[in-house]
Amino acid sequence: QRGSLPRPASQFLEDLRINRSKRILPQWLAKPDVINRDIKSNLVPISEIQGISAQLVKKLENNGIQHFFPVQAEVIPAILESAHQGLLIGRGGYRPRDICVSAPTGSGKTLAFVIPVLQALMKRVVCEVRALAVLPTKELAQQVCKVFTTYAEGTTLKVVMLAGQKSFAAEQASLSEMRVQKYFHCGMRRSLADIVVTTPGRLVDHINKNSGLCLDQLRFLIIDEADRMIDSMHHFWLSQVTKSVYRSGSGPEAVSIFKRTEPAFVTAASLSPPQMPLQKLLFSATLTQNPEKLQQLGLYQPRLFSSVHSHANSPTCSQLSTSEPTSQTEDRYNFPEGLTEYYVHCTLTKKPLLVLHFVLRMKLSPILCFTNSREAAHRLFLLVQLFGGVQAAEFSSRLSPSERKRTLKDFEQGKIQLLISTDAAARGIDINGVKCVLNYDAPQYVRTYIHRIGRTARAGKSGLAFTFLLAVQEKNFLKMVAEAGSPGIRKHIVQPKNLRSMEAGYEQALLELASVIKVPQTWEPSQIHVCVTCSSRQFFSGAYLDMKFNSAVW
Ligand SMILES: Nc1ncnc2c1ncn2[C@@H]1O[C@H](COP(=O)(O)OP(=O)(O)OP(=O)(O)O)[C@@H](O)[C@H]1O
Repeated sequence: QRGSLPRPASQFLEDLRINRSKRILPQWLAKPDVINRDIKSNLVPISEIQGISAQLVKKLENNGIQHFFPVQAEVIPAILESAHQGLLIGRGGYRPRDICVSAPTGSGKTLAFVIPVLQALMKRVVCEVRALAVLPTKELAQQVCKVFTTYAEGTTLKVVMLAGQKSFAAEQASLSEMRVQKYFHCGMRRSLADIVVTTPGRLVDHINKNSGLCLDQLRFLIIDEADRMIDSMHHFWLSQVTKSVYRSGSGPEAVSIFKRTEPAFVTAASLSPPQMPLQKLLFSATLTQNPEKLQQLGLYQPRLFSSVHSHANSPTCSQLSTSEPTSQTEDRYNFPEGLTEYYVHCTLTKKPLLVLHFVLRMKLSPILCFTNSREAAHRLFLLVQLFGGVQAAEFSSRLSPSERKRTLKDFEQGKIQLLISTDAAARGIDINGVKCVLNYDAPQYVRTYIHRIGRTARAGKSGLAFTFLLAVQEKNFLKMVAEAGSPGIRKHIVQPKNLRSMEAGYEQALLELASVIKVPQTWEPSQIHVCVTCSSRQFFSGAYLDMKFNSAVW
């Protein structure tokens, strides 16, 4: 104001703090349909869910499924209801709402979309691609394709995977074939796929190279691990899919019942004639609540199904200063009910010894152990092998896809006690019977943490997760986990005396490793320790190996 003195900077900042805007969520995000996190006490007998054919019920029973998990009991009826009037229009002529599902890792999200999609497509007459499931990695596409194939067996529905497992030409041949029309002397394309399971890169390849993937009749677009698909640069694939689906809206068939236009406001004109809808189904254990991010997916009147958050503070969390403002913008997530989280205070050089302790002393195998780089995974694997007495394997992009597949199978069959992995196995991978997850390197992002620890305590079972924390990491990590809605992470203390008997063997293994990975002979044992336990990529990129090691840097 004219004439008044300028406000001091501190006063200005104080005003800003007071006036900080609060996040207000749209109704659909703020008031979701609640899914119970506790699987075991909320099982729903299969027979209680209406609209599932006897054939699918039998398949479920043959696969040992007598009850639906809470997420399935909520989401299956909702999807079935949206296809209640057939595939061409939604209930009452309205376009069905898109569905977002945010439920903990291992809560059974896959069957929550596989069953209703199969059920809705079962009565189709002509084979056309009507469901497209997009997953971030080849391994996840394989896993979901397997579930679709299992339950589609015995129906006329055909499931095809496009994830680069076969050559492009072979994938193309599995999508469609040309049929010669005898009387018209011409060829007609015939689809060989009802359900396509794919990864973003391969999908775009098929769309761009016009390989015979026709999305004109697409009814369900399933986006699994949806948060990752939004975050990564991959989402350019979505505009390509949308373009392929709605391209018929501009052609001469635009007046037909098959006319498709992108959803906008509902008006009398938009409902006439009724359109074949495209319904998006999003699934994730860490779905963002950020409306701007979700907006990128062009959702139509979305409906959210989400688990209840537990906000109870653990003893550790309560140690954090309560005066610190909690983040207004961070998302809170769901943690599996049967999971117990611990952190272990450690030093860099003790980390490999702790891993050996968890396998050999605490006998928690099968253990899935995560590092932050493939170099770190490889070094730790070599070290454990040199130490001996542990059946270990590594899992990272160092391995070919077929090696990775075999490794996961061996791990699942109990042939491997300790699987040392990068984040390649952090998301979505369903490995039966993992008792314990070790975060050898603390993850940088809370979502990575949730997905990693979610490889145990799946399907209502219990599981343990331990995160190794250096002193400098402790405060920030615990704050991050508490803010994400963890029900509580406890401190686990490993007494030094419990490690002592393994120390001599460990030192010996370290020396042997130094010769395997060719560290300079002038290095001290402590330097080798750090070199083996540190996760820095550059450190092992060769250039550093020739340099004189400067311990002060580390
Ligand atoms: N109703 C059920 N009864 C028994 N087991 C089930 C049932 N539903 C799913 N499962 C099993 O639970 C495990 C976890 O399911 P799924 O992989 O679908 O979890 P998810 O929620 O997708 O996990 P993530 O978020 O980690 O991908 C699988 O092994 C699956 O076979």
